[in-house]
Amino acid sequence: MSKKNIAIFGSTGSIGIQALEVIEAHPDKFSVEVLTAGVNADLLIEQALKFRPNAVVIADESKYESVKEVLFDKGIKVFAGAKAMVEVASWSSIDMMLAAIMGFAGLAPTLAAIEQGTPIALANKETLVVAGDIVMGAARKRNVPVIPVDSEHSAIFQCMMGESSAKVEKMILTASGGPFLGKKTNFLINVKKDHALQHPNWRMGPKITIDSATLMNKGLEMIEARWLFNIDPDKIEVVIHPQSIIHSLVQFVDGSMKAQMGLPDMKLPIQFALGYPERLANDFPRFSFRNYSNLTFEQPDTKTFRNLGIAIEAMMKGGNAACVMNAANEEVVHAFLKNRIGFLQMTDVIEEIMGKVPFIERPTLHDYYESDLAAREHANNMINAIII
Ligand SMILES: NC(=O)C1=CN([C@@H]2O[C@H](COP(=O)(O)OP(=O)(O)OC[C@H]3O[C@@H](n4cnc5c(N)ncnc54)[C@H](OP(=O)(O)O)[C@@H]3O)[C@@H](O)[C@H]2O)C=CC1
Ligand SMILES: CC(=O)[C@@H](O)[C@H](O)COP(=O)(O)O
Ligand SMILES: [Mn+2]
Repeated sequence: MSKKNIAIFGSTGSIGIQALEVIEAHPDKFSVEVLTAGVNADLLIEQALKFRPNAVVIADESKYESVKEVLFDKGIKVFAGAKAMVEVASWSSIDMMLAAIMGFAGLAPTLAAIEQGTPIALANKETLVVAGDIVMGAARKRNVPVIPVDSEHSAIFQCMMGESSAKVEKMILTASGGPFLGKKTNFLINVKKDHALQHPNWRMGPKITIDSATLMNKGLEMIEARWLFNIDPDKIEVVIHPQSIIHSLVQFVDGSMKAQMGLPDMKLPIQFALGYPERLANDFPRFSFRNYSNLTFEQPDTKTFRNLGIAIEAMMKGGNAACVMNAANEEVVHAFLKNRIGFLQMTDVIEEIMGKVPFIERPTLHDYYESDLAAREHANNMINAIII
């Protein structure tokens, strides 16, 4: 494999930081072309001084001068703002983009990179939840590889190597169940953010950690799988597997099943995606059956964790439904993290918003942007009216 010049969009987040660890461990395989952050100028500067990218971009324009002051002398180009993020994403000097921005904000740069023909290592699942038809359509049209980083999708991608999608009976996504597995509504009503942020198996950014606790994450992942693997929604299932050792499975038409497993460590799927098609060696801790005598499985409780049901409905409905759901979810999670609404109120707001934004069966990219905006506005009106 010749050396790949990587752009990490969202380098200051949980995925971005771990990706830089992977890159640091393979200096012969990877170099860094671009790093980007939302607001965290200090960490962006620290990363840039260490990895010496060609350019950095910070979304928050008020941080531009402070970043430029340090990096300009070092020959590192500095840009700021959402528009610059998209422009830099289109650079032909990038061999692969790691899409690791959180949320809807990741859509535009990822789409720009695809339009340019740049292979994508995709962590930012919201991109496919919002506009999976357009994003994967663009990737297919230009023959651009989209290699999943999300652990379940990386597992399915690996199970599908050497297989034909025509021979798939179902894809089964595993879910840990989050910190509240087995809990009922009377418990969840009093749940606070600090508890919800304690994921049993994975250390991740705050938004996805809350999504895991509400099971919205698994709903988003079903929709992500639907587009990524171009599979009929009826063929996607979820099973609760609290140990997060089996990362997902594929069942084929002969009843045979393939599973991909390993310790829960995101550096594995990150390295797999960045290195693809080469499988690189590493010295990460190995799984041992001696430490796991029980791998267990159960059905998700969609009566208590209603977000999963809402997401399945949105996936089945199609059109702009998942885009609306995603926008409402991003707003309620943000509000929950600010202690402005309760745990179960997140679901109440999402459910209400699903009926508030007009349904569009075949949305354009512009329609997705408008639907996102409208859903956020409705969600914030509802959130502002809630007193906890
Ligand atoms: N963390 C994990 O283990 C996993 C994450 N994912 C997915 O990967 C994505 C990233 O997750 P994670 O790393 O946990 O998230 P984090 O919140 O830890 O990091 C998000 C990154 O995006 C940047 N960012 C946030 N908002 C904007 C914006 N408006 N414009 C530009 N940049 C922005 C942040 O910058 P700043 O730091 O400056 O705020 C940060 O670099 C999500 O879509 C998530 O669902 C999928 C599987 C596992
Ligand atoms: C690491 C990863 O891929 C996360 O999306 C993880 O799957 C979250 O855990 P849950 O299974 O609890 O949603
Ligand atoms: Mn996942």
